[in-house]
Amino acid sequence: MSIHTENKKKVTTLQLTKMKQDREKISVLTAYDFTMAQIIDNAGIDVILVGDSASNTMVGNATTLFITIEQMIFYAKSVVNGTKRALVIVDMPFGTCSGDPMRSLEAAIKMMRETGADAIKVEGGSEIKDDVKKIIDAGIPVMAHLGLMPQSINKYGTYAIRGKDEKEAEKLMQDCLLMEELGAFGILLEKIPAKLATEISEKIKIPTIGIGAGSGTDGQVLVIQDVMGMNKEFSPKFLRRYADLHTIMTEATQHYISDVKAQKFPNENESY
Ligand SMILES: Nc1nc(=O)c2c([nH]1)NC[C@@H]1CN(c3ccc(C(=O)N[C@@H](CCC(=O)O)C(=O)O)cc3)CN21
Ligand SMILES: CC(C)C(=O)C(=O)O
Ligand SMILES: [Mg+2]
Repeated sequence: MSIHTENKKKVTTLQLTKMKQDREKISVLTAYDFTMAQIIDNAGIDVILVGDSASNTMVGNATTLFITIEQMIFYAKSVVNGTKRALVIVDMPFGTCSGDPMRSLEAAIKMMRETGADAIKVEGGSEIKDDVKKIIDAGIPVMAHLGLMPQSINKYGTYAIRGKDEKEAEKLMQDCLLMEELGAFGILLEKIPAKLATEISEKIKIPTIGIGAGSGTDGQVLVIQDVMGMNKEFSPKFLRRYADLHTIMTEATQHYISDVKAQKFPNENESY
């Protein structure tokens, strides 16, 4: 039985590990605002990720690099306000966890204190091991984000699949083992071969959450606007659209416009 049918208590990081042990897959979606968080929390999502993809989906930037910690705090607080059951994880934005452990810890504390989120997520492996250790030692749960790391787009130049050659695959495996050793509660694996993601998931005890990493991870994550079919531009192979809100919202908008123009809205019942 899934957790949400048993009770409405908050999902914890420990429960995610239990779900892995029980082979219950973990469902994750992003959200950036109160209303959307309320909808997916009520629907029973296990984890809500306040992704720095807000830079793309909420602001219209080309990459995630533009979003600041203050802006992430604004989105995260909105999501926390709309969430009763799901575990809320917030992305630490570009430059806030990058090899200066004291600064990283301060940023992580600020994020937790000013949002009420349950955990943070950081992109990187061995390069940021001291930062991750410092943050975890302060009592802040950390999810590691490995594989395709969008904050490093300027280093790689493409959003192509990662971990394809043996050297990259080996470094990825070592980074996962290191993050587990440091005490991370989970690992997000983005756009890597399904076989490698499965191997990693079988080798570590903490849960893996995949995006474009096949079905062998312990959970799946997608961006809410992508899942709901709100944006037409983003169509990677790994994406499945579960609704066509773009069409629904376009038609509703056009219907509203025509009613206003034709003076069909408001009617008498809608007036005082
Ligand atoms: N709307 C949205 N959805 C996401 O999943 C997402 C964001 N934004 N922004 C932040 C990161 C960036 N992510 C990405 C970006 C590109 C691809 C990708 O596969 N792009 C191309 C291929 C590019 C290449 O091979 O060089 C594609 O096939 O669409 C995947 C994940 C995932 N994240
Ligand atoms: C794509 C997911 C994994 C993410 O990190 C984000 O939404 O920012
Ligand atoms: Mg992110």
